[in-house]
Amino acid sequence: MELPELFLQKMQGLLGEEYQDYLDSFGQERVYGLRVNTSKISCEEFEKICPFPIRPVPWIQNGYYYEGSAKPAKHPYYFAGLYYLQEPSAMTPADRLPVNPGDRVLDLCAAPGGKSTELGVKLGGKGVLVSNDISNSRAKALLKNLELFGISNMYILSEAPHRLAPHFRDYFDKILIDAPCSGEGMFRKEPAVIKSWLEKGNDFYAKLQREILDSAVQMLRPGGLLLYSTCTFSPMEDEGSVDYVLKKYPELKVREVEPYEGFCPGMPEQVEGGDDLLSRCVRIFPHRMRGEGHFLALLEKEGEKERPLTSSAAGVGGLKELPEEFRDFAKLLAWKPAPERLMLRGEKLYLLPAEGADLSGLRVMRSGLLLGECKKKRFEPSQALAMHLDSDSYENCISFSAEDSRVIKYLKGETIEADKAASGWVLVCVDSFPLGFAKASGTVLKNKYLAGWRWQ
Ligand SMILES: C[S@@+](CC[C@H](N)C(=O)[O-])C[C@H]1O[C@@H](n2cnc3c(N)ncnc32)[C@H](O)[C@@H]1O
Repeated sequence: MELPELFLQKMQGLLGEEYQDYLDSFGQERVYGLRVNTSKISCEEFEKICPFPIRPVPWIQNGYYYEGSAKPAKHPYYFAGLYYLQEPSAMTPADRLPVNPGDRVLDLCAAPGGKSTELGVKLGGKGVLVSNDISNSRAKALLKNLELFGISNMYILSEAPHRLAPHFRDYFDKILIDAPCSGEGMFRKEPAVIKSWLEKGNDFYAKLQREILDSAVQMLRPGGLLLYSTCTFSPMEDEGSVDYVLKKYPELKVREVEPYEGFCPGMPEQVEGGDDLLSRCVRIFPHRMRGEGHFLALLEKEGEKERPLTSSAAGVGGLKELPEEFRDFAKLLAWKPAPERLMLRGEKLYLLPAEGADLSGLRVMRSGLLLGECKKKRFEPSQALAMHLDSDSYENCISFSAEDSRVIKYLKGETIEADKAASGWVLVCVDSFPLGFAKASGTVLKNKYLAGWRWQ
């Protein structure tokens, strides 16, 4: 791999004696990681059932390495949303942003959802996740991944950050900015990134990052935490962008990140007039840890810690009773959706987060959980609902073992045969983890798995 000369010069200046170790890391094989969806399965259980060898990522509780020869995206457990494939260093930002159930969380540059899926899990169904990406096509992948993980208390948006700010002033408890960047930390994993580095350069991204940070600061409540991350080594985009907000907003302070022995401190000396506390930032280098290059900074907005009660407006769905078409189906659910949290848009029925939000004029990809469609006198449950349920929360489940050939047939969209006769909407599971719905008639299970999600 040929690395640009200018980049190498900068790395030499940054790393000094360690420069050669960094260059040597290009001769080592890249590492592969997955992160367990702990809202569906504990790490302990996952370690028991995982069909290929895994080893823990030492600084991430639910992170694991797997061998490059394993095919984790070609296993039914992947389709059941039990894990997300993610490079280990990239697991760090969502892990080190302390999110608690009930928080209002914004993921501003979220697609395809590597961090949002974890933030959603940390919320445990309480509070709200607003997950945004400026790119509409990438936001579609974000929607799929959040649905696959079974997250329901969310709004998915596709907007420029400055358009969100007036809707959410001082609103969020936690914000994650996994910023667009020049990607220097990914040169080993994805050499194609070098081309865009050559075309755009660090200045282009530094300007964009500062604009995004400006909008985010307006949306962070006093007392709230903002985690800024990149996958580049460029001091201009890393400590430089953080220093920019520290100087512009004196109410922001850099906080310590939960440590790990392989983390390197931030480098204030790389930024002209850089605040000493920039050393609290974290740098991840591939010659120091088994992962690619990353940077993170945790910022706190000081001030009155009281939390505003509502967003700029609480626009909830507000039905008075369950729609007639949905009533029989709802009897099969162990939980009862509150009518005031239901929203009917055309035939589509949504369960909105308890926390309302005024999203008027914004490009909204999803509000809450799509429960299904109210057709003429009948209800058709959605794929998202299947992924949100577990086998204890729905009465009519049929589970196959992962080795049963009917599982892959089901995932391919084929009609399958059950061992026992059933009727109505059946939740098809693999080892008790839901995959999707089927319509049963006797032992025949007519396939209702979402066409766009099928096993290829
Ligand atoms: C590093 S990627 C995010 C990866 C994501 N957080 C994950 O873990 O899967 C940066 C994202 O920022 C988005 N982006 C680029 N410019 C943006 C802007 N001005 N505002 C918000 N998002 C932007 C890109 O579309 C891209 O998806």
